[in-house]
Amino acid sequence: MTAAATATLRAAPSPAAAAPPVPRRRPEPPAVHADVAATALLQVQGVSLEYRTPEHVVRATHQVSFDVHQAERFVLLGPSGCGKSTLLKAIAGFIPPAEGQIHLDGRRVQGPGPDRIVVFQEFDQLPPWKTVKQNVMFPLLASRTLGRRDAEDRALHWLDRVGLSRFADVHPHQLSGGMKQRVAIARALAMQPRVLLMDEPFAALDALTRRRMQEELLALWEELRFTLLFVTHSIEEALVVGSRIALLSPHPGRMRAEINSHGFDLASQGSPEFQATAQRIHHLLFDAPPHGADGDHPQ
Ligand SMILES: Nc1ncnc2c1ncn2[C@@H]1O[C@H](COP(=O)(O)OP(=O)(O)OP(=O)(O)O)[C@@H](O)[C@H]1O
Repeated sequence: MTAAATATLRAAPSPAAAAPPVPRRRPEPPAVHADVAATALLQVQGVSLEYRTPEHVVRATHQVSFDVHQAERFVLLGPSGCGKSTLLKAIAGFIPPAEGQIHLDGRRVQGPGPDRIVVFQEFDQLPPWKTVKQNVMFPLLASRTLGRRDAEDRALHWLDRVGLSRFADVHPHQLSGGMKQRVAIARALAMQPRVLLMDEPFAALDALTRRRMQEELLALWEELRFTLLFVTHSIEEALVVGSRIALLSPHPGRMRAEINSHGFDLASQGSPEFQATAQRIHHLLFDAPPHGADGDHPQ
């Protein structure tokens, strides 16, 4: 049976039933105790998110639910405007749900915290007046996670991990776009968050750099097994980066399906299985009948 034939498409998330019988191309996360595995690290339950303007209420997502388990690479995939970034911001604690709840480690998310760090798409997310090292140290100091000496040690450690030791004392404008993103990733991982949130982090990079960054992210994950929540509107990127993908319908975003994708990596991109699964996702995203709900309504 091909990987495409076994890639699981289903409407209701159920991690226990998530593993399709495809040959593993990447080793899976180490086995965890059943009690730990049973409780999701991150639980998003019936979450509707809205923006209120003086004239309108814009519903960005409608009753979205999913679970993310420890060491998963979970991808939110959907067309532009389906509410992916808004969901990520709600998980980060920047936007309170209009309906539903978000729990991390069993505790309700009620605001931002150092257990959730976001890497954005923008290259200007690094304050330009700080050196690379100071940028990585900044959240460690601001959150009082570490004192200055330990923060510096940790920053240098993480810059080494992303291959930027030599650039510790330069300023962001002296780096390429891909290097800036590596600094942002080092800064995020240095905080040792429970979940790393990435909002289209490679979308502004050229194709080659984007591919290299995907490779580097996966290599870091192989080594560290952090939990990743990754937003993209690229089907190919979702299949390469994710071990599980949540498909969101167009505006307002609703859960359309969940897909297991841990059988794929960068090397499988040209394969018939990869192409067939990408095609299937495309049909699910764009050919399904509209649900009839208008996302915006007058105040
Ligand atoms: N600050 C805001 N005020 C009002 N509406 C907003 C605001 N931010 C986003 N929206 C609306 O909420 C919906 C979801 O936006 P969001 O940015 O989360 O989508 P997305 O899936 O991340 O899109 P993209 O892939 O283009 O980034 C869209 O209809 C958008 O217009």
